[in-house]
Amino acid sequence: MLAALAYFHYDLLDPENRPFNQKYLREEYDFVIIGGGSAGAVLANRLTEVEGWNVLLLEAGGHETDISDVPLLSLYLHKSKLDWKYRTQPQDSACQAMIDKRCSWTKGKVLGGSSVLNTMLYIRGNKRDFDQWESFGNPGWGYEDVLPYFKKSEDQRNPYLAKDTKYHSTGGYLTVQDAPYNTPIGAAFLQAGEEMGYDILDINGAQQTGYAWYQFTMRRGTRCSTAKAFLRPVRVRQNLHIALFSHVTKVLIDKDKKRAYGVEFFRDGIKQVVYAKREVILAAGAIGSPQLLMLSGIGPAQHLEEVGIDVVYNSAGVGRNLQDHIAVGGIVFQIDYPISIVMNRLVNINSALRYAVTEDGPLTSSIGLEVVAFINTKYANETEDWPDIEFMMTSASIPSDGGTQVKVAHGITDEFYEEVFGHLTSKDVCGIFPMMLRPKSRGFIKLRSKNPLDYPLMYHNYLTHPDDVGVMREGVKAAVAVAETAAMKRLGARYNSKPVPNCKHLPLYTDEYWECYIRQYTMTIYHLSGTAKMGPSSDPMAVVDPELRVYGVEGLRVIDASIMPAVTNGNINAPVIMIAEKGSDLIKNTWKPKQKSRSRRSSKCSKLEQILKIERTSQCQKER
Ligand SMILES: Cc1cc2nc3c(=O)[nH]c(=O)nc-3n(C[C@H](O)[C@H](O)[C@H](O)COP(=O)(O)OP(=O)(O)OC[C@H]3O[C@@H](n4cnc5c(N)ncnc54)[C@H](O)[C@@H]3O)c2cc1C
Repeated sequence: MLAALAYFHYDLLDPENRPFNQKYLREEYDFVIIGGGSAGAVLANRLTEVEGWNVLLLEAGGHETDISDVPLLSLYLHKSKLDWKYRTQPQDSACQAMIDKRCSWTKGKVLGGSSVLNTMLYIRGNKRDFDQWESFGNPGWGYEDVLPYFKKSEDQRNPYLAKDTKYHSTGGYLTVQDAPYNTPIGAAFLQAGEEMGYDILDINGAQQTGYAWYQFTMRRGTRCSTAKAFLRPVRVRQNLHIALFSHVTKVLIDKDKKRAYGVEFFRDGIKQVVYAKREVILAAGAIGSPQLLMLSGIGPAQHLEEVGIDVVYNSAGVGRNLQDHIAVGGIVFQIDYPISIVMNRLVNINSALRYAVTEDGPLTSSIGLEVVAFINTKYANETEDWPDIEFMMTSASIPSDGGTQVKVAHGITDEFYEEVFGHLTSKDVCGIFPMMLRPKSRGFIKLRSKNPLDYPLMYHNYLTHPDDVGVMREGVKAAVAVAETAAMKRLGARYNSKPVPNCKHLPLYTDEYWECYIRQYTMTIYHLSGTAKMGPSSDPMAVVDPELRVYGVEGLRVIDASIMPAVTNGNINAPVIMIAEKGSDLIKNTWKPKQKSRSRRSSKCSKLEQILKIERTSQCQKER
């Protein structure tokens, strides 16, 4: 019978199939999660491990696509229907080479959120980041506390790294693997690192400073978004409802009791309301979560009054403390050999077949990202192993796609592109994006109006703190110097020294030139965070407490990138997943005494899951 079932309902049995979009919703759930992104998908999985808890996940976007699965094509997703297509307000301090001087803040509007559009780099950050969070007055968030949550998600596919059980684990929902495809340029970058005296190491292990091959949240060469990792395996859980194309407009709060009791949202053009018995959880990301808090009356009172919103709780920090990682775009090196990722050479029927049949080849390259380096500029304390620059080292760069996708994704003007990169279009190049790790500048968002469908006003404030200018300038100089190593010279690497418009009046390679340059091609790495920061009650700017409960209103938490008090030292997807893993346990600890849990190691899979073997096999087998 099972064989027949499998045959006729393969889509139901396939644990890698997409989750169901629930048509009819209940009136009330135990928990309502807003946003099915990196954090929301984890929360939905973990909370429905508890038998008897009903969970609704509301997501404004729809499903992933075949294109979003292909690592090499991720730039096609920017400005597509999977992207919110946010743009910052024009400011003089950065993004001067972009159309209207506005930076493009790509953000996922799809189940899986930004983990469907990102470049899948798996970086946990530095031990000191989390110890610092704890030192700000957040007990339970030190490195030793959060390491188990990184490991809980992880399914490490590199057998050598997996052996290091202090830092890695296997069997988690999130597949982490090495790139199936690298070019000889990656090896040259590593040799350059060695030549300059850096260690080659596991940058997610004991030491961060050094060089390494990147690892990716990929599964068999395709994207492993959080929707794929955390939602698909549990798609038949009876206590999980996922509602797609559901745009939340407000959290309903009882003003007298100061308690969240439901959520208002638009679905198919119809306004609907759903109630939450226990908690509403905001996981709408660093723009969506503070926006919804403000629309619901939680935020800086004066600002809410300005836009005509009833103040429920005056929380000065909502939308403030905005942090992002920026890099400098356009640090391109021409090389002499046809070994780089040139799109019109490598995207063809052969590479498509190789991708489909052997799960490797150029299409599995995450837009050429191969090697990572964590280095110190003169502003960092070298003895600390808390580097201040990350090099993202690539076997492709802006002109490698014929001047089509990167230019559009970053919003670079045609004139800037033509003048600086036009002569390199579709030529063999490689690149380094030096990314500043601990910015001191802080941006903010505020509401444009009380219309929930209006995008908020976003102010990046990049490079407004003088220390950031120094670190960024030194980072660019260090990146350009990499091309001078013997390892890179063997490839004929030479920096594209075409001066950029607006900085031509300054002598090339001087500090003044670089300080001008970094304000032109300022490149967001899309690590928006900090806009509903976690902190002790004594901190007037803290929006949530160390258990991620919103100050001033009961039954409401924020669990996503917004809660970071300070952005972590690296790419932030893995830390966001960790936050959601830990956040799920905080919720369970609040309510669990009254509930039976079916958490992975301790209890039973549901009957349906067992029959259909839809849960990850290891899990169900272990439990039977
Ligand atoms: C282009 C790009 C490349 C990146 N590359 C990397 C990388 O290589 N490595 C890395 O570590 N990090 C990377 N990041 C960053 C990382 O992916 C994000 O920081 C992380 O995904 C944020 O998780 P989140 O849960 O906070 O928000 P998201 O994943 O953005 O999830 C928020 C979800 O909430 C939904 N939502 C928002 N508002 C509403 C509403 N009103 N109603 C209903 N739903 C709503 C959104 O549609 C979205 O699905 C990248 C990000 C981008 C955009």
